[in-house]
Amino acid sequence: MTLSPGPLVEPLAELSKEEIERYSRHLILPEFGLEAQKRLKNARVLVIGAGGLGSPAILYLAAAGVGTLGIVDDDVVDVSNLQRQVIHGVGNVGQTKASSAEQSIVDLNPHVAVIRHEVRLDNSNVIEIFSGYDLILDGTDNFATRYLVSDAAEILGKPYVWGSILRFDGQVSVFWAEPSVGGPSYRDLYPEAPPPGAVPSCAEGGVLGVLCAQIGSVMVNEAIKLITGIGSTLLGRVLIFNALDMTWRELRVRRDPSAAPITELSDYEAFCGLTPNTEQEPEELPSITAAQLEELLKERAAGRRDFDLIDVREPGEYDIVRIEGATLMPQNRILSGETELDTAREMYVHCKAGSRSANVVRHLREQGAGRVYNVEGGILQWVHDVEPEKPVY
Ligand SMILES: Nc1ncnc2c1ncn2[C@@H]1O[C@H](COP(=O)(O)OP(=O)(O)OP(=O)(O)O)[C@@H](O)[C@H]1O
Repeated sequence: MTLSPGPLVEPLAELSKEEIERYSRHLILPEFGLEAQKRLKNARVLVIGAGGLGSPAILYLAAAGVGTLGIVDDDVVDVSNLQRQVIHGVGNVGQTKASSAEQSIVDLNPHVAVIRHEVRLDNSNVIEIFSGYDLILDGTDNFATRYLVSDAAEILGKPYVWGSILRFDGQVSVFWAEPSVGGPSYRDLYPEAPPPGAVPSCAEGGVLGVLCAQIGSVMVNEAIKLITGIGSTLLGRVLIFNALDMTWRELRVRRDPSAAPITELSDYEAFCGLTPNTEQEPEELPSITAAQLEELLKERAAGRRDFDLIDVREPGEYDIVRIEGATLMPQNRILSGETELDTAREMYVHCKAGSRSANVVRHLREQGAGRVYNVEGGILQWVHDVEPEKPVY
């Protein structure tokens, strides 16, 4: 593997007087100088995801003077994003993330040309979008997109920087599966996608906001080195960060010599186990709506009904918002058998959005419970339909 494959971008651009003053702290770095800054100005960098990782990454790429920044994101800014997606502000809630990010870039550095791709990156557009850029940064939050990015970058022979965060942990690396470079791809690190639901999203598992800055800034550090050719990159190495212990570990990752080169895109939803099996009958899970639950709770309060309402979320979630009269019993304790329930009772089970409670209902029915029901849409639906004055998360 060529660990220092040389600068990605030629120093063709010229800097104006204003740009020389703006970037002067870069220019006086002996390893950097005017030439590296001109390479940055001539660079076209694509960031996928203007979310947790994309936010600091885009800000630092723009501040550093990357000439053209593409942003792919099909989402809009939500108030729960502001805890970590620092490129967006209160006034941007409801706006597309790509246009909100563009506003911040223009404010920070008007020398950057911004290209918005307000689409879901998928098989139909990935090759065309990637073709317009020298380097890609993947700051997305799902496995199907990560394998798509990896394969498209390999097909086009392009390098990319990948980062991922969850709770207090982060990972970051550089992939470049171009034969003349010989670097690994994401598939060399993770040949198989985890089973659906095995790795929670940040929305399910939480994330320390500042972790985005720690991993996102390393991603930009790598991008700058790849573009300019200075230093040595994370190609062939993965950094694994833990924010609680404040440790950075390093893993080696090599190209699997027996791996067939990727020459075409495939079905990433299916690869990640996300496509429903159309051969199977759709599962009929006994369920009730939030409005039905409201009626049942009234009946129970009037003494006309006797049942248990079980909240299978985690204690931290229960502290944020709860349905009066629900008993907290986290999913994992029920599934592991640590919490035993009386399967003869009538039970209604809810979680945040309905998927953990569905697991518990299935489990209890397998254990012989005949009167156990899922509350569709979980507490999010309950707040929406029944108690809109309560907070959601
Ligand atoms: N295939 C894709 N095409 C376009 N954008 C994508 C794709 N996959 C993920 N993203 C974007 O990547 C970003 C990832 O950011 P992040 O992990 O912080 O998630 P989030 O969805 O904003 O937050 P939360 O899950 O907490 O609501 C999101 O803005 C999401 O829209």
